Amino acid sequence: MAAATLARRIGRSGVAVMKFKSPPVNSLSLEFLTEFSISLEKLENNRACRGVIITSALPKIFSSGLDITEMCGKSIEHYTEFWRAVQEMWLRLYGSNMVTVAAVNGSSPAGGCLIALSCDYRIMAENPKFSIGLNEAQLGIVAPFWFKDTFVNVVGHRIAERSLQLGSLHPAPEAHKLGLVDELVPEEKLMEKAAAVMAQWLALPDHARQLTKTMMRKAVLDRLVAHREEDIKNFISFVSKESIQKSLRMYMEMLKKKKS
Ligand SMILES: CC/C=C\C/C=C\C/C=C\CC/C=C/CC(=O)SCCNC(=O)CCNC(=O)[C@H](O)C(C)(C)COP(=O)(O)OP(=O)(O)OC[C@H]1O[C@@H](n2cnc3c(N)ncnc32)[C@H](O)[C@@H]1OP(=O)(O)O
Repeated sequence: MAAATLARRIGRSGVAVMKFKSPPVNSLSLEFLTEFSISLEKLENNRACRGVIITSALPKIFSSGLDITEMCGKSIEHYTEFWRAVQEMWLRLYGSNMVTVAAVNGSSPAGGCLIALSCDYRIMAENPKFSIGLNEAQLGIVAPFWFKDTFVNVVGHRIAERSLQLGSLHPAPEAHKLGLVDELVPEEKLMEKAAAVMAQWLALPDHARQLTKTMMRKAVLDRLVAHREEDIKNFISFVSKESIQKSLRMYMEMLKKKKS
């Protein structure tokens, strides 16, 4: 697969490092999401692999979230395939038996934030220029219930409610204060710290940790599994509205104008 290059390496410690490398901003296209899910599935089925550290190979960006062009002016069939791939990625990552650590080495809006939130632990580079959050409301769209559930499970209801309604992107220090990320470290220490956290989590017997993780996450995962087709229909009807298409186009134009 050409666009979403994901490097994987499983060390002797049983830890894989997955680096997002889809320039310019690691946006989550259908191709990227498909490759990400396949990579996760392969690691999950590899008995030598007990944990995965997810980070970015690009400077300053962890992931810019869902590829907005996948949601603009496409067919119903395309929206269906795209949204199923988003769901699949989240079901695999949030439901993973492996220890998952996000080493957030750049900005991480919306779908990028979802990836970090779906991990067991988040370490972020302590650069106040990097921000993270579910900013969907700023684009005139609504974070789906399972994005919201994942967020609530990390930061609690009140912080999630305010942050979601405002579509806030929190600079790293604020994200840490809110509990959206667990730790801040200097960027050059990020991978070292991620490896140390991973070793700490892997020191426990896998079966006890895995059953506990399942107990904590099952209700939220089951909710999407039970309503998967309905969620796809909701996405299609939402994203097909002319008003939503207009908001997305204006947002893309704003991103382009920002450069000039
Ligand atoms: C009641 C409700 C009922 C039902 C609801 C059901 C369903 C819900 C429906 C919809 C939910 C959909 C959920 C969506 C979640 C998402 O993830 S949406 C994506 C949100 N992402 C963003 O807002 C990030 C936007 N990008 C940026 O802020 C910056 O680009 C970033 C800080 C990441 C990097 O900045 P910088 O380094 O300066 O780079 P540029 O801004 O210059 O960008 C470089 C080029 O990349 C293009 N680009 C950036 N982000 C995206 C993206 N997410 N998708 C596609 N393309 C992107 C940008 O336009 C530049 O392109 P150019 O070089 O100009 O061609």
